[in-house]
Amino acid sequence: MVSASRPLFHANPESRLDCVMADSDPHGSFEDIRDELEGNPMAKLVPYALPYWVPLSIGFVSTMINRAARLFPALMLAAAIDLVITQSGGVDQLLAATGLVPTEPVPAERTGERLSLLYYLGTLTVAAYVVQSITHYLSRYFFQTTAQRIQHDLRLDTYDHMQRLSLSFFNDHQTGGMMAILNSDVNRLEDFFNTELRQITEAVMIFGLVGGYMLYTEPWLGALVLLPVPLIALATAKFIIWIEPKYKRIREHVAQLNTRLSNNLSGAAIVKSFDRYDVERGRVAEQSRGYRDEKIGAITVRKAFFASLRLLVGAMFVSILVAGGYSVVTAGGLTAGTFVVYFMYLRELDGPMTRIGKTANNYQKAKSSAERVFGILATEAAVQSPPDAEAPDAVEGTVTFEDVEFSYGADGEQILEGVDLEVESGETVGFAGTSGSGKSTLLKLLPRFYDVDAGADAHHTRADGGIDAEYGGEDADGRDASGRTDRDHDRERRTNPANPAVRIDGVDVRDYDPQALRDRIGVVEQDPYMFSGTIRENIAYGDGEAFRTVLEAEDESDVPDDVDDRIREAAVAAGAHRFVEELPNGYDTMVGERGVKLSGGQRQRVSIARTILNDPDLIVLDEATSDVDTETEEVIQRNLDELTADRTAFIIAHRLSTIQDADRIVVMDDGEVIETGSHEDLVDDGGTYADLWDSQTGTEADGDDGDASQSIGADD
Ligand SMILES: Nc1ncnc2c1ncn2[C@@H]1O[C@H](COP(=O)(O)OP(=O)(O)OP(=O)(O)O)[C@@H](O)[C@H]1O
Repeated sequence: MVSASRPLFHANPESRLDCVMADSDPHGSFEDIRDELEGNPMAKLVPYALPYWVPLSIGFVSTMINRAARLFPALMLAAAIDLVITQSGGVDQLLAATGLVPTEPVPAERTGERLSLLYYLGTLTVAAYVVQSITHYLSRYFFQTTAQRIQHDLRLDTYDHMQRLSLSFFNDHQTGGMMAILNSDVNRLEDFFNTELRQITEAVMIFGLVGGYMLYTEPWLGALVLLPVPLIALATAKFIIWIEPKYKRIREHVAQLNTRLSNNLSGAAIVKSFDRYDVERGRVAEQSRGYRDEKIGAITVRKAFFASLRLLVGAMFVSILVAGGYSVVTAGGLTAGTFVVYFMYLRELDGPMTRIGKTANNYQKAKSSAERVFGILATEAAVQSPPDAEAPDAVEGTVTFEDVEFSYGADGEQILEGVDLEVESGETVGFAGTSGSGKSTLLKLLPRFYDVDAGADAHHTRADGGIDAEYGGEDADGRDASGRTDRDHDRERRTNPANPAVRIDGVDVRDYDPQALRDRIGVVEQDPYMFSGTIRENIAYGDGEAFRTVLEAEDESDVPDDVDDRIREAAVAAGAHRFVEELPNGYDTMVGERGVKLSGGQRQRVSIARTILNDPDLIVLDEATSDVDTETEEVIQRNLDELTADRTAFIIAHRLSTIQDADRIVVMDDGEVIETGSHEDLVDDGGTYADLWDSQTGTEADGDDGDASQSIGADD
């Protein structure tokens, strides 16, 4: 398995920055990801909700009952006013229709009967409150717990999909932005299920029941009260149109701010050593200011919207007061009790009406979160596994680079310019050359971190339009204009020497399943990534089973002896055991975030141990021992000789003594191989390698094997 880390290879920061600035998403706004989506992203939540249809249905039904029970006590009050207290005449028409209460008031002198009716109404009211309380619990419980479950599923799916995307995706997007998607965006969707769905159900119920009640009891008054509802809908629609671009911008500012903060906090040591507090404060202030200004703009619009809703509610109150009062006074259809119910129900309408704005607002926010979350889920990995992928348990290790051309991104600068190289199984090949000449890039193509640029008839490059882009379309049988199928093209591509390809055991790496391939290739890089955890865990990471065993162990004594022995053997072979044993907690030492508590050389040795544990068939060491002292390198070298003896190995090194004994040394310059041969031959040839050797050893390039081990960094 490839040692898990990011960035997986170091790169020349300047040209990388140029590339990133030119054709990617420097601020992490994820515009490109939104483009991946078709249709309303909120609809894509449905499949996540479907498995929970039972609890969600209970949530919906109990919310509806809850709202009905909430409106009931007002009717009891109306009955009490009309039948018991004022005996003003007929009871509320709706109540009369239900048959729950008598239709005529109890005469004033029958005090006992009046009180019995009052107690009866009181009992019904208590029952309504009991129902209200139970359904309140059920509604909240089922909506909230289901929202948590959906959130968990969604986060896990998004994370899993994200971690399987190609390296180019991680290069082009900021970690802060990706974290925001997995955290705040997923949480916002949870909140939508938790709060908004319930609120919408409540609003529909309240409007339906109250509207129905009003139209039933006094149609003209009901119509008057309900008249503003379309106005509210119109205002809400306007509001959504207004607020949408603002929320997009706010989100972009949050992503920029997150990225800036996470960059600065991760780079705290650099900020301190260069005393760049003021500059960094300025940059944070600039991002924060942008966020503040956009947010203030959005608040202004939002508050104006809510204020206009208040006006409408006020207008409704006044119309009930005047028109309803008129109806009571002129003995129209309204009783005193119903008049009171109108007011009480108006208060019930008040909440959902002002909520409509908030719901629209939150819907908008949830929609833009859904765009990003489902945009990620719709993003395809640039490196794909073909349908009939090869997934061998082991590879022999013959490697061929055929006319390999490569650029990062569709419009990127050409990094590799036709590299041809044949490597035999078991051969150790050293790579030397100027910094930025493409050594790491070339070897990144082996485990398919990236795929070679496609040739004229190839169809694997996705950057330029997907699998079938070059075929110009197919018929229903999957045949193109010349009658050939995908498989025909594949076969042709595999066997056509004119196409650029990297082959392992004669098979184009694009025909392997990337994961199976990576499992057979061990990569150790100059600045290996350490996970926050113990040294034992970091070494065990190299072997899936050992890693799981170590993670499951409660403490050190729980790790089975055979697993622990293998970890220690790997550490001995990597020259790490001695320093680990000297640490106060030995293999249980916590390495800190990204391994900050270890030196660069110690991290490299732990990383080598991790790869040794994996026992790969092919090994790539990319400046893997550049940070260790010469003595330690000799120890590692002796063990590496063993490690590389029966497997194909690629070793990139600026310190030429590291690759001096390689079977063959390849010298690269500007994306091309300019020299190959053994150390002795290259020194004798007096070319670029000889010059480098000379500058490192301080000897003339006369074939005299000097000592390059002391001089590091033959860059450029
Ligand atoms: N992810 C990337 N995106 C864009 N450009 C990149 C990326 N990684 C590397 N490059 C560019 O590709 C070129 C080759 O880089 P590479 O790391 O392969 O060189 P190298 O020979 O290994 O250099 P060094 O010896 O310094 O490690 C450089 O110009 C570099 O800036």
